[in-house]
Amino acid sequence: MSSAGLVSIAPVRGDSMTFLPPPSPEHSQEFIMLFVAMSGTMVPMRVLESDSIESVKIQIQFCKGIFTRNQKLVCGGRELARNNSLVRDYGLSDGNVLHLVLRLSDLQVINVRTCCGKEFTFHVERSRNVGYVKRKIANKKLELIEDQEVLLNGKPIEDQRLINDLSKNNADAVIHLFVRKSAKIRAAPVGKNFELSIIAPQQKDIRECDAGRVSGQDHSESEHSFYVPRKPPDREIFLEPIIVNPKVELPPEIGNLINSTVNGLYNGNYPVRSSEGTGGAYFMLDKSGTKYLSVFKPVDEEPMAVNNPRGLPFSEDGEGLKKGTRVGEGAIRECAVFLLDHPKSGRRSFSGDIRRSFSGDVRRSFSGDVRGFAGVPPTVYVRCRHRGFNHPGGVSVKIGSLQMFMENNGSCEDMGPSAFPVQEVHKIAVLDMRMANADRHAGNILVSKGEDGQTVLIPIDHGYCLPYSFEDCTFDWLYWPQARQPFSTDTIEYIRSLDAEDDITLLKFYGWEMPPECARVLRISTMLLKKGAQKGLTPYAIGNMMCRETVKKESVIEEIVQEAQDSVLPGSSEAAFLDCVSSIMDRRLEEMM
Ligand SMILES: Nc1ncnc2c1ncn2[C@@H]1O[C@H](COP(=O)(O)OP(=O)(O)OP(=O)(O)O)[C@@H](O)[C@H]1O
Repeated sequence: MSSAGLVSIAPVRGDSMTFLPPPSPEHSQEFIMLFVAMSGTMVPMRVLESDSIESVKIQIQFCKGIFTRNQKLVCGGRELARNNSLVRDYGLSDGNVLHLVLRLSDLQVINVRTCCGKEFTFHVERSRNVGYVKRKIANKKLELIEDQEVLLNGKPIEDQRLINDLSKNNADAVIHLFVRKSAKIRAAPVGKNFELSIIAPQQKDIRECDAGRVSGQDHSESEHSFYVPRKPPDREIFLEPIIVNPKVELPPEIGNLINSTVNGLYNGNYPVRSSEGTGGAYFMLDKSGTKYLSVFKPVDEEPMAVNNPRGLPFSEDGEGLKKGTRVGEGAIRECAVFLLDHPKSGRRSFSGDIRRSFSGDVRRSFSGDVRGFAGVPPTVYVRCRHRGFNHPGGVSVKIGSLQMFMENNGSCEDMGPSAFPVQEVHKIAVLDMRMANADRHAGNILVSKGEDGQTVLIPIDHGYCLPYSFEDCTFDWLYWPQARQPFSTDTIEYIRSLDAEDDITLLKFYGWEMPPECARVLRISTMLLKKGAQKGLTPYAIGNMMCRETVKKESVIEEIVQEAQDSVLPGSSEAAFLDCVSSIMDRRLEEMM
């Protein structure tokens, strides 16, 4: 039974909360006391073992005002990711500490539409103020004069007001920006975003606007000297790709990404640490300091790694936040998933050349598109030194993944799934099933607009892909209606072209010899995807076989693996084991049909 009314958070000394009802006699046996660790405080909380994780989060929302979707709870090194599972399913007991990690984006997306029909989106850190937004608009050559007036609910807002304050307490508010003489801007919150419409009353203004009457001066210096004091350039900065195999050539897009990120660092722009997420993630700026170029995630700042900046405890046994993952292996997986996201036009570096290249001197580089079928942002393994990262023990070189920053209008978490095109959902589904992704929540899919105005989904955060076991596979898209639609012919064709053996060889060529357990997971997930698609199953039907319904109940794919393990003789080859998996899988699929 889940009962929000029976869960409570009690105040710590000095805390304003005063809610800790005595346990009713009929439940007194079942009550346990947990402690919620957040922002340096420890808040006691009484829960029933039969409470769901969702109801625990609801109580935290009730007492602390933090929405459930912005909460991530970690206990004993494991994320309590399944909201419908019970406190007892996760084995929580009296005195356990729940680490509460907030999932709040630092970036506010602002959509601007001008009278000239120009449209653009920009990201503003929530800690910025209204004056900064005005300057950003002026910088975009919107020809808006500096003396704009901003009204919120009819009252003027000063330039010093923070974006965070405006978006936090005024979810239904409409902000009007009046630009003297020429244009009027309306800003309406749309989900987590603001949409600004700029309305110019006279044709004259439109002409002036198009002609570029007030051309965009570079305000970046003044913005920064005013809002974020520039720190002196650090001479000991560097960033370079880690290339294990000298035969690998980086594609120009990745080379450019590294170069421009280096320029941004050399120009004195400090990495901006994201306050969202469980690990350390840094937004890297361009030379002007006004545009995000890439996201750097160092391995030593991953959840439960030694320098994790979120206060998550160090993992004693090396297991990551998700079952079947290891601390410090996230960055290599981020890169591997990008490499294995083969373009539709042909497999990435897949040809007989790869094998020849091991013995001969054929140099492999990316052939064709850098963007794959699922659109994983270009990602590369790098080493980077900068004092702006978390260095409790002194500044040192960090290894991690560097991923292209993708412009977006928020994530799938901010909107209902009905607007997502079927094909966009299917491309993510194919990627996640292949990679046995243990962390596909809606917040890890960014939403953007393509050139044709169509919604495009961008998968990010692949540090928990290619795990050692299937135990924690989770796919949020499973519950979206698009997952119950059949794959298109194109997608079936793409799935048919997949080959786990070639994928393993490709990763090896790029320098990552997968642990045998992870290679086995990739082989089995690819096998299931191919067999399922061939039989005409939907992403839902296949994905459902890979996910546990509750923490305790094994998924179909786990049962298949277990049955195969019980069937083969000890010492059998991997090929014999996979043959056995294949026939059990065929039987299970037949039963399903
Ligand atoms: N390629 C990208 N383009 C734009 N924004 C990104 C990109 N990668 C990550 N972000 C943003 O950076 C923040 C942190 O990233 P991310 O979620 O990958 O970190 P994490 O610590 O692994 O998080 P989680 O706890 O969800 O696993 C998020 O706000 C995310 O939206």
